[in-house]
Amino acid sequence: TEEMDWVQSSLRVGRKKYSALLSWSYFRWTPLDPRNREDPEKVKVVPVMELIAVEEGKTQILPNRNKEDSVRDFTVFYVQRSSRSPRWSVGRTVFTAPSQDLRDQWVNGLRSRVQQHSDNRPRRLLVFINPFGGRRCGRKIYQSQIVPLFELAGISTHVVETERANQARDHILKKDLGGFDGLVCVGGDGMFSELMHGLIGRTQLEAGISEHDPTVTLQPCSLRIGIIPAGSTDCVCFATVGVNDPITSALHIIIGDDQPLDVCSVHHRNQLVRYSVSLVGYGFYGDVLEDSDRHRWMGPVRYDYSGLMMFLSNRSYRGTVEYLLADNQTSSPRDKTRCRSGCLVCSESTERLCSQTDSSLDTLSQDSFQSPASSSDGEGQWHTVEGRFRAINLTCMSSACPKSPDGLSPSAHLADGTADLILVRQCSRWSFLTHLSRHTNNKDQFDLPFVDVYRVKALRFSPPNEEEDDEDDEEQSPTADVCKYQPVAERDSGSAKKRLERRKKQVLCGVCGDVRSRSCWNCDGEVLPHTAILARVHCQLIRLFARGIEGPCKKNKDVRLLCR
Ligand SMILES: Nc1ncnc2c1ncn2[C@@H]1O[C@H](COP(=O)(O)OP(=O)(O)OP(=O)(O)O)[C@@H](O)[C@H]1O
Ligand SMILES: CCCCCCCCCCCCC/C=C/[C@@H](O)[C@H](CO)NC(=O)CCCCC
Ligand SMILES: [Ca+2]
Repeated sequence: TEEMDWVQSSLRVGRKKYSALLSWSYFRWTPLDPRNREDPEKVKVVPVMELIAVEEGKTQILPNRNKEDSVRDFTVFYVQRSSRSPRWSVGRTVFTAPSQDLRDQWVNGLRSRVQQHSDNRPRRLLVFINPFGGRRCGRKIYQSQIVPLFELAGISTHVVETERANQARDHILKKDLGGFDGLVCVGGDGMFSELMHGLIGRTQLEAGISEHDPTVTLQPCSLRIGIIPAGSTDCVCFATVGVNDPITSALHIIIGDDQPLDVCSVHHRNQLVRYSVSLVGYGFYGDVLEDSDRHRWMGPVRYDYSGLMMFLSNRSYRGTVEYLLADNQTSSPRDKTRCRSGCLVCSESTERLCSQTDSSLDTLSQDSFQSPASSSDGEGQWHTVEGRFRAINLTCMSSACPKSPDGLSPSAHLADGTADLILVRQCSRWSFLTHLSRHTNNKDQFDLPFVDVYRVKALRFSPPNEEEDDEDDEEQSPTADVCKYQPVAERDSGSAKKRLERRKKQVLCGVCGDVRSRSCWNCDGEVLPHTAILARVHCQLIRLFARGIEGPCKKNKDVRLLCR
C-alpha cells in the first residue's frame, strides 16, 4: 500500500540533524534542536513531482565530477523556486544517513517514488537548435546548461542543429516521430513557430483533416513542445513560463509539465496562410516587422530601432474589421484578472471542448458577413467596424515578453479558446506614445478613447474596396496555389515583387496624405503575403512543457502546495 512505502529516519545535512520523511507525494526534512525536537517553522518540503534525480554519494550536476562515494551519503536534486520571480533553479542537498543500509533505503525509496509519479515525464526528446537565433548562443546554451540537466534526469535526446530555415518544420512533417515523447526548440519565437507548423500540419495530415477550411475542428496535437529560449523576443516562452530562462524551461520539460495553448489559424480566401499563438498584427507591428527585416544586421536591437521609426512615421491604415465575439462572457480583456497556473477560466474551457459544436462558426466560410452593427450586439455575433487604424492586434495569449512583462493583453488566457482584439484608431503621436508606454507600467493601455478591446473567436479584415482588385491579381497569378509549406519568399516571389512595386508607387500618395495605403500583417514575427485575412481561434490545439505563470502563493510553501 501507499502507507508501507513511507521512509522515515533522521538524516544529517552537513553537521545539522534533521528528521526526514518521504510520504506518497512529498519529501520533507525538518531541523532538530539539541533535544531532538522538530522546528516546524524551518521545514523544507519538495513535492515528489518536483524531484529531478537522486544519486548515491556526494555528487554534482555533472556526473563523475568530484564524485565522493561515502557510503552513507546521497544527493537529492529538485526544483527550487525564487521568491521574487517565476525563475526556477536546481536545488541540491547532500544527506548523510545513519547507516549504509538506511542510505540505500532512502535512495531506492526516493527513486521508486519518482518513478511512480513520472507518467507525464518525457523519456526521449527530439531537439532542434537554431544556431543563428537571437544572439547566436543557442548551441552554447544547450550544450553547457541543458545537456547536463537532461542527463541527470535520465532523458535521452536526438539533436538536430538546423542548417537552414524551415528544416525543423520539414523534419517534423516528414520524418518518423515514433519513440519521442516531445519536441524541444532551442531558439526564438520564429523557431518555435517552425516546430508548431510542423506538428500541427503532421497531426492534421495523419487525421485526414484539411487545414484550409476555417470552419473545421482541427485535431489537437499530442506531442508537447518545450522551449529553451535563445531568441530575440522569446514571447511564447515568457508568456507561458513567466520568464525567458533556459534552466527554468529545462526543468518544466524534465518534470513533464503540460500547458495547453490556443492557436489562431490565419486564412486567405479559404487557404491556410499561417498559424499564430502570439500576435497577428496590422499597422504598427506589421510595419515594425517589415522595416526591421531590412536591418537584420543590427541583431535584436533592430526591433527597437524600427519601433522608433514606425512610431515617428505615425502611419494609419483604412480597412474593415469584422469580429465574432466570444460567447463565454465570464471573462473579459479588462477584468484585471491574470491567467495563472491552474487557471479556472481555462480549465472550464477544457471541459466545454468535448461538446464543441459551434454554429456561429458556420458563417466563417462566407465571403462577407455585412451584418449591420446596430442589429448585432450580442455574444457569438459578428460585428463590423470601419475606419482608419494605427494598429489592429489580435493575440491568443497575453504576449508578455521582457519588453512588456504584462504583454499586449494582460488579462488574456492561454487556453480559453479566445483571442483579444485590440483596435487602436488613428491618433496623434502623443496619444499613441501614451498607449505604447502603458505596456511597460501598470497603467491600463485600453483606458484611452482611441483604443477598443474585445474578446473574440474570429476576425476578418478587408482593406479598402478600391484596392481589392490587387488581391484578385494575386489570386490569379500561377504561384497563388502553391503549397503553404513553401517559405513565403519562394512561394510568392512573383506577386511579392509586384506587391512591393505597387507599394513603392503608393509611397508618395498625395491624395490621402499617407505614406502608403496598406500595411502588412505580422504573424508571430513573420510578414504575411496577404492583407485580406480571416483569423480563427482553435481552443487548446497544442501543448507545451509549461504550466502557465505561477500565482502569488509562492511565498508560503505550504500554502503553495495546497494551491497546486
Ligand atoms: N540554420 C538556420 N539558418 C537560418 N535561419 C534559420 C536556421 N534555423 C532556423 N532558422 C530561422 O530563423 C528564424 C529566426 O530564428 P529564431 O526564432 O530562433 O530567432 P529570433 O532571434 O528570435 O528570431 P527573430 O530575430 O526573427 O526574432 C526562424 O524563423 C527560423 O525559421
Ligand atoms: C515608450 C516605450 C514603448 C515601449 C513599447 C513596448 C510595447 C511592447 C508590446 C509587446 C509586443 C509583443 C508582441 C510580440 C510579438 C512576437 O510575436 C513577435 C515574434 O517574436 N515579435 C515581433 O514581431 C517583433 C516586433 C515586436 C517588438 C516588441
Ligand atoms: Ca486564449
